[in-house]
Amino acid sequence: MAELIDGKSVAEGVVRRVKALTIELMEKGAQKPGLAVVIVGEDPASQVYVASKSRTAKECGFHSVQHTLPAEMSEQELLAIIGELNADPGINGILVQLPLPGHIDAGKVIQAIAPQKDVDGFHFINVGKLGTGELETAFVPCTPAGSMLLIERVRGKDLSGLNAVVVGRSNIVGKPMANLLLAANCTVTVAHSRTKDLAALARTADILVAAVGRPEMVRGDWVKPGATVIDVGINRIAAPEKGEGKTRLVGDVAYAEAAKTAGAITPVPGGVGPMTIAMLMANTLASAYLAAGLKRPSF
Ligand SMILES: Nc1nc2c(c(=O)[nH]1)N[C@@H](CN(C=O)c1ccc(C(=O)N[C@@H](CCC(=O)O)C(=O)O)cc1)CN2
Repeated sequence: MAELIDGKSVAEGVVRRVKALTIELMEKGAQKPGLAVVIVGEDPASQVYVASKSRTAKECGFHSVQHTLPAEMSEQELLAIIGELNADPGINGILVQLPLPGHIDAGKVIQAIAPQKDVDGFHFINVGKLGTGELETAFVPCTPAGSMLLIERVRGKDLSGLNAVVVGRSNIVGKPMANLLLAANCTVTVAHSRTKDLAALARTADILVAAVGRPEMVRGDWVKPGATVIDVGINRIAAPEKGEGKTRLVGDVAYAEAAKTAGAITPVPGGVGPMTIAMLMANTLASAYLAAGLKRPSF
């Protein structure tokens, strides 16, 4: 049976370290890290994530600001708020929760964030820095950064000689994940909906990352014996066994099947999800260190 990779406990460790390093930063005479979280509209899941981000920021000792904005607001109004946050010296990190309402161009909003405050790592400058290995100053998107920390816990920092397969090619997870694995010397293949014989390809992976958003798509017989399986999916499905109208969360991996063959595997919930918020804190802290002219701490 596979080792369970406890993302909740690793995330708590990251938050503890951010807290300690925030105190160290202030002892050096720098201002406390500031994080602005922006939510537009009333998507229930987004409200939960944003509340958790603002709460964790306070727990870390940050200056924490939340902008809760109406779904009907215009793109121009949102861009004006981003402009104000860009100019605010008390803010080191700006996060605009996704998805945004359909009438707002998310790409335009993301590119309006100052790259040195883009703690989500979605701005072209940060994407380019990750792609070219400028990791000292890049902000790496939080979900792949957190996934990478979990992989390091099992496999160490140097992944030379290992094959990685990333299933999914999104800008937010699949592509940055592939770049991080490449930077750690893995041999990386990015698979997607047009890939031929995905199951056979997945079976070549020493590290298998599933980020497709399809409940339990990766089956047990897709997993190479001993592989490290990172499940990025968070899918809410009907759970009639729990009662009428009840739901439960599952990942992109059929956990019970995969855990029989894998060497180590992340659960859902409690795997990659908590790491996303912890790494946002780590990125905001890094931004504050860089703004103070200091070397960013490593995690
Ligand atoms: N601007 C951004 N928007 C979104 C991002 C992001 O990184 N930046 N990621 C996701 C949502 N997300 C954070 O924003 C997120 C998703 C899931 C979790 C998490 O801890 N999940 C728990 C389960 C929670 C539940 O019970 O529903 C888990 O997996 O254990 C944290 C953050 C989309 N938007």
